[in-house]
Amino acid sequence: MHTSGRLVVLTGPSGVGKGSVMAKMRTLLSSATGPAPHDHASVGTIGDMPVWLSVSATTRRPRPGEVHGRHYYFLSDAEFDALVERGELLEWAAFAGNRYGTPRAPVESRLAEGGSVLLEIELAGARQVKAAMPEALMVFLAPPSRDELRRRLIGRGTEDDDAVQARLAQADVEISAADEFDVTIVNDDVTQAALRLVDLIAGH
Ligand SMILES: Nc1nc2c(ncn2[C@@H]2O[C@H](COP(=O)(O)OP(=O)(O)O)[C@@H](O)[C@H]2O)c(=O)[nH]1
Ligand SMILES: Nc1ncnc2c1ncn2[C@@H]1O[C@H](COP(=O)(O)OP(=O)(O)O)[C@@H](O)[C@H]1O
Repeated sequence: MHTSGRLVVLTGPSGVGKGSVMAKMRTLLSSATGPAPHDHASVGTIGDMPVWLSVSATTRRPRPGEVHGRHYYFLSDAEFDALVERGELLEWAAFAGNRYGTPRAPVESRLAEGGSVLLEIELAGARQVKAAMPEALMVFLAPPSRDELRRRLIGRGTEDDDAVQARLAQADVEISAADEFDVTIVNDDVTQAALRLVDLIAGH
């Protein structure tokens, strides 16, 4: 059994299905052991190893249904500045007009306890993590095609046209950087992609 956890970075263009794969992983990993512990960032367990999903800070406004402290910590610009100045972010980056960053302390303490931690972050942040923690496993989630990515992004219906365009432009940049990652998973089927990710975290 794998007893010591690892840091896993999951990057992929907006709309590829990162959130959907995370949600599926949560179902797969908590069904084996009953409901996940009452903690917003718990994904479940693999054997006896807890798996955590880092909750990022962002200056983006919440979408309907998004909950502060669960999906993101939704911060003002000044609050985000303060985190940056105090060195409390492991990495941060601007994306499509907003800033996003990973609070450092929870990641460090959960890794120290032997858990695995997943960061679902964009390319610039992924590069910062790789530089700071070269042992991190870098995973790229790729769409079956650019057309399918566009369909998913528009189909989700959460962004206006300008935001969709900004995300698609950034998608091209991210997809061309896929070979910087240790593994690429093509998100054809959400369950298959989630199972592959579980295998990777388990060290297979
Ligand atoms: N660098 C960095 N990127 C993040 C972080 N949290 C989220 N992101 C990325 O920011 C981008 C935009 O996220 P979001 O606004 O939720 O849009 P969505 O990916 O289209 O659902 C995505 O690529 C996320 O992976 C973070 O803490 N740091
Ligand atoms: N494998 C898949 N096949 C078809 N549709 C998918 C798949 N994965 C995700 N989707 C859909 O694509 C849209 C974007 O997925 P989402 O998880 O929000 O992406 P991301 O978190 O990467 O921005 C959602 O409407 C979701 O239901």
